[in-house]
Amino acid sequence: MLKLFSVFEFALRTISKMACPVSDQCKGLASGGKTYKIVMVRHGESEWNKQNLFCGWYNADLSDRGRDEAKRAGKALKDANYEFDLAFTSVLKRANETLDGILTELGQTGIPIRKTWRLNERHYGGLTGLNKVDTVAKYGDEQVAIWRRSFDVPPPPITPDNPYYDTILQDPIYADGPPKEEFPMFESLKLTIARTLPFWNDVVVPELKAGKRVLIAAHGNSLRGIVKHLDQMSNDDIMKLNLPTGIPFYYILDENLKPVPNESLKFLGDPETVRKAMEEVANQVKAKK
Ligand SMILES: O=C(O)[C@@H](COP(=O)(O)O)OP(=O)(O)O
Repeated sequence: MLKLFSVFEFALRTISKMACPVSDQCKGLASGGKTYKIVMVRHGESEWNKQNLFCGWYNADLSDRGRDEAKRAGKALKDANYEFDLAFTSVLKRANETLDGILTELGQTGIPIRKTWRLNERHYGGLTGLNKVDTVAKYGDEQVAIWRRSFDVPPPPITPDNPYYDTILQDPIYADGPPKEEFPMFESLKLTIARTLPFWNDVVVPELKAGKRVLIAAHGNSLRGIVKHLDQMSNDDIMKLNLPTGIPFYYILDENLKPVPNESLKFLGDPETVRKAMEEVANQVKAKK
């Protein structure tokens, strides 16, 4: 039976690590070795987040609140004097528009941007387009918690009778990949990590090592995959992590690309706001009273 976890306890543990929000003022890097900083952000609220629908590879727009969150993320980065040399994002417009909003606010829209399906949200398979609360009513909390947060149990596959099957499969945003024969019909977090990590290792890491200041705007689950990898989180621990929309976080990595102690998953936001935003994501499956 799935062990119920305390989202609040986990959020508090994460927030308690948020001691140093301003890049250049971080202490504790006195190890002498080379360090690399990277900033990541989950896109702002999408229209489908707002309607509480499983979205995955469907190309939903940002909501007004999502656009506002992007602006606020840009402002937080600007206030902390962040500058970037390049940015990576998925091929989905909710992440692309968030990145644009951030860079506009920063006055850095001219930097190179690379889009890749490898940073996409995990493919939510047959759940795509279903309301999260209705899905709990139909299948129960435990099953939906497994589908949303387990490491290796995928959702059921998307089938041609799903109203979004053709829309997704024929979307021109996938013209450059994945190849048709590898096009996913569902993804667990494990499968998501399997296609995200090669991009991290082969493309992002060399840029970091070349001294580039990198920003990634992506999704709840593609970023959970990167966080799991960087923090070497167990399959159980990653289940407890709900990334909030539109709140940037950073890592400082040592020369072996391991997080410097106390410099992982640091949010640029006040702890209470971050805690509430994480709680909101966790509670998407609960009916509003
Ligand atoms: O696909 C989706 O519904 C959400 C994540 O949903 P949960 O895994 O949090 O249910 O992805 P995002 O909004 O980050 O693109």
